[in-house]
Amino acid sequence: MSDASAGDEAGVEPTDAERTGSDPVLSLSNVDSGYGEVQVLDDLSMDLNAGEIVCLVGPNGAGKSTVLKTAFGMLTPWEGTVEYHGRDIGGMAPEDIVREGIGYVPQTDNVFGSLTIEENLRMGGVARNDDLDEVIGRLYDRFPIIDEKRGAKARTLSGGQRQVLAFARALVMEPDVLLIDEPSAGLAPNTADDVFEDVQAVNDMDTAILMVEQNVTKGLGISDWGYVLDQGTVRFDGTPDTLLNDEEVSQLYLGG
Ligand SMILES: Nc1ncnc2c1ncn2[C@@H]1O[C@H](COP(=O)(O)OP(=O)(O)OP(=O)(O)O)[C@@H](O)[C@H]1O
Repeated sequence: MSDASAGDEAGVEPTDAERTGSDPVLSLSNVDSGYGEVQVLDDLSMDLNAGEIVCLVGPNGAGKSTVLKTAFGMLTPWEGTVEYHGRDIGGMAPEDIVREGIGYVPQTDNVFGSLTIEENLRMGGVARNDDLDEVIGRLYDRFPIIDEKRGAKARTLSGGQRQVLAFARALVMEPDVLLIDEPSAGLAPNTADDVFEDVQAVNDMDTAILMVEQNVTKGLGISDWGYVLDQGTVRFDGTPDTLLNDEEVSQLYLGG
């Protein structure tokens, strides 16, 4: 585990030999970002490597969701870079970022309740001009729960089913990176377990995942690497086991 707070200005380089892969698909380097005049991210650096699930954890207000919004172009970095496959995409419009290959599943309002499942998926593919039926067919095969209900209004789905639809909607563009904000928020424990399995199923479709999660044990439990954020910057990063077993990290940031 690297203690980023004690590290050098370069932030969190993937120096730990335990990290799987070394091919970053998404890198934030020394990023400052925020809302209006309010700075939230402060010299934040992190990587998502090909094939990984990476989990961002930390206290309320640490800036976790702000990382995803900055990576997805909803906020323009004030300083630093956001690179996708080595190309600077900082501040690019979200609709262009989607075309580049990054999807985003926000925490709330992530499906259109008044549209059917099928319509939600077709909306997710408006920027595609080929193979839409084939791609949606593959998603129905992968997630039978939405296949069974394709003509139903999305508002009739349970919380867990909605989350699956939100993932599938983002996957219509076949992203190689998916940003997911608190997939288990508001779900009963059993349902949350199912949703974490679905996150792994998405990852199995060759999609690297950068996920924010309040449920630290479960979020880190399915992840390859974790970053602990506080006050807009990375305090620690490491393997999930290392973070969960570190007394200081656990006491200070992970609720003991
Ligand atoms: N749209 C906004 N306008 C102004 N400030 C905002 C906005 N959204 C978030 N903030 C502020 O930015 C800071 C970081 O918020 P963010 O949602 O990124 O934190 P978080 O780590 O995801 O926290 P939580 O776990 O509570 O969602 C907080 O102080 C929050 O009040």
